[in-house]
Amino acid sequence: MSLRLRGLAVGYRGKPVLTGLDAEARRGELTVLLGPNGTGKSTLLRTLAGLQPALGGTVHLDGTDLTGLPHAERARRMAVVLTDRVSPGQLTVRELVGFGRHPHTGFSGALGGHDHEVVAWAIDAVAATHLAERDVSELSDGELQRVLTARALAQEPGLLLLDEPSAFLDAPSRVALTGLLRRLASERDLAVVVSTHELELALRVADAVWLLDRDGVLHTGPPEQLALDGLISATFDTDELRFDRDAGTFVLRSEATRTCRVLGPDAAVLRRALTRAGWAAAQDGAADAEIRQTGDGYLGLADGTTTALPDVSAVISWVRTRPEPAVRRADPAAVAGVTDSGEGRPLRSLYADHEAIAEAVRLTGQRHGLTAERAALRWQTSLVTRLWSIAVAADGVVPDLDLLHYRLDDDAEVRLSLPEPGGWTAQDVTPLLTRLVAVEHLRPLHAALCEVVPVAEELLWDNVPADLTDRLDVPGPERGDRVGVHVP
Ligand SMILES: Nc1ncnc2c1ncn2[C@@H]1O[C@H](COP(=O)(O)OP(=O)(O)OP(=O)(O)O)[C@@H](O)[C@H]1O
Repeated sequence: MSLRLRGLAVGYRGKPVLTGLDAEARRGELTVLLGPNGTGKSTLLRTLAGLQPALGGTVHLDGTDLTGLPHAERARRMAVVLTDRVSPGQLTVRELVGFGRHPHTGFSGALGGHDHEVVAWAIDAVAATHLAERDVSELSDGELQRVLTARALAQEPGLLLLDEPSAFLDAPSRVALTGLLRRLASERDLAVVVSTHELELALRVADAVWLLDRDGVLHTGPPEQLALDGLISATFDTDELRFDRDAGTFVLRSEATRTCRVLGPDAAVLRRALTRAGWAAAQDGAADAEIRQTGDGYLGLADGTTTALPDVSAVISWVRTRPEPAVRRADPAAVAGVTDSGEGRPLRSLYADHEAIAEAVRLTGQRHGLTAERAALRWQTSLVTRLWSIAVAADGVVPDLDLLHYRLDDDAEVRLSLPEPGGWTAQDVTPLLTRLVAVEHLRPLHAALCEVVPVAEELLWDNVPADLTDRLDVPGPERGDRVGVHVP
């Protein structure tokens, strides 16, 4: 059972606006009529409602040809709610909804017991019972829209047609009205056809879509099918907006030249801010920058530097002010895993923990029978060698050394881990490598060691693995100078 259009032509004074329309709207389903301005949605609905003659073709409701039906008979089978503002005069809501019973009340127009029950049901169905005795002229646009829908329901039609019913409603009322129509369709076994410009909402809730494209061709099907076929994009995309098929929403087009990877639960929301700021969201592979969500905010990673960003405003101004990066975020898949330990604290916090360092050195001395100075050198070698092996594990990629975590085991060995794989890539990673190792780690580590045990900093620098020392020496003449490391 359904509404069926075959070869329908609609228009004005013999001049067609749309021709050759074939479509079906099933009972129990919400069918949404979509199309750009001026394509003929109202003309089609008015023709289906019998308010203007069809120029050709047929319209059948449950097998009966509507075009041949007298007006009163048609009104018993279908109801229509148009956008035109009504001026109902001095009527209560109950009286206005009662008008919907007229196709059923015969000549007198007097409502019987059953009619009053239907009117009460219709008012209740649109959640307007509290408005029943109010003057219609005092209603808000949203309330009036619901009451007009109730009047249409009171007709007890098999087909309900609505032309842009949400045009005057705020966002929550639009959602509520659309939900109501969908529920009515399925609970009352109605065929509901509704035109709207609320594309995203319509595509979410419609059982079926009639889509009028810019050439006046009517496409029909489930919303997902039309989206997959590219018809939503083809009809509605503009220079500024495009339909994102996967998300089912319209998104701003951007002339993005840079890419940013966003990680964490807020990613989808933050990506919108990025698009607005002219960035494209990166999924896999290398990216120009990266934003990560942390327990208390975000981290911005760009150009070899990690910046704490406390809130979304900070993230937005950070992305807006990024210069062209020399160093890019590496493809996470290209970063060698670091899993000495499953958990731990940030490695950089170890350098402030003088007690832990003193204890580690003491244990190392005890285990190997060394003086405090030699124990400090041995412990340092072990840590720095591990750090360096992590740093150079993957060709052309430097892991996030500043985000390493550590655990200090009973044997005084520092076990390292990188909780989330990430790193940097560049044409030449050497400057970054030496900066991250020397500035982020060696310098604070050596300073801390000198504080807690009797060892000369010079000795510590001499004790750094040879291939790291070579890199530190290249290209500067003085070890560490090029990377801002003060060597005593
Ligand atoms: N009374 C009329 N006489 C002649 N042409 C009309 C009349 N009403 C509308 N049209 C024309 O018919 C075409 C379709 O108009 P219609 O109002 O059906 O489009 P629509 O898809 O409902 O537009 P919108 O989304 O802007 O409401 C338009 O070119 C319009 O100018």
